[in-house]
Amino acid sequence: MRTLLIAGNWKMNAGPTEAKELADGMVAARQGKDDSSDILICPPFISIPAVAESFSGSHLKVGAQNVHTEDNGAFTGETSTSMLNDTGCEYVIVGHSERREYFHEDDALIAQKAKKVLTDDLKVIVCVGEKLEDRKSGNHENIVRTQVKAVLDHVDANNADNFVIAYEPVWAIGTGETATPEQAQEMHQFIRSLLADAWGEDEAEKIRILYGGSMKPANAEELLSQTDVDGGLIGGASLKAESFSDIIDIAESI
Ligand SMILES: O=C(CO)COP(=O)(O)O
Repeated sequence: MRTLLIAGNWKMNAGPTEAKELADGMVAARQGKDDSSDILICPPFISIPAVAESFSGSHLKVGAQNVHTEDNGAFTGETSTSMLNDTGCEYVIVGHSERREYFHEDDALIAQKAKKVLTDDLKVIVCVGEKLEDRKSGNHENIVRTQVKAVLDHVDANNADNFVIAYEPVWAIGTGETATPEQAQEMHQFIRSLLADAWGEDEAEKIRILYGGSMKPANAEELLSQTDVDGGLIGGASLKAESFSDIIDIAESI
């Protein structure tokens, strides 16, 4: 049985002051609840310490939205895994579609980042997902296969415990449009089959595959109750303590 992971990706929202308030609200909302799911928030880099402070002593965890592949040096504007470890981060998202699209990150770089995260004892959430035209032309599985395999070629099976995949169809991100539960289950099952091909059935069964793309309290139950949907990577709805907490309640009830 896989432990569900309910993760918030705040993207470029909430500087330290706002982040602290929002994180305090989440801690208050989960106080006294015996959550069995893992709960994670990934704020902008600059707000990670504020959120970590707010979460200390609670069961909520903090992560990052991106990372560089080097330890330190002349890489203006970048942040390394050792810096993230220093702030108490436990997870790092890599390969989000916004980074692929706006920052021209390709599969090779994303694989390098994933490898670096795992080497430095952090957990990685690798994002994959097709664009609308790929879905419409029926090419969605080919796109996702290429994205997943690019990373698996560089990561060993013994990292399975620290490895998470997030399936985020690009056409469902921030659009209010969600994959149907059937579309999500079909793709998650396909991704698990790719993991099984690379690492064997036993390891593949352990790996959490999150769904992301307009997940909110109103649709979380039907998505999270799919066999191969092991949590959510939530954008907009993670920017309100109440709606994020409502999604956690739904996860806990499944
Ligand atoms: O991109 C996402 C999470 O990484 C999803 O964002 P939304 O939940 O706002 O659609």
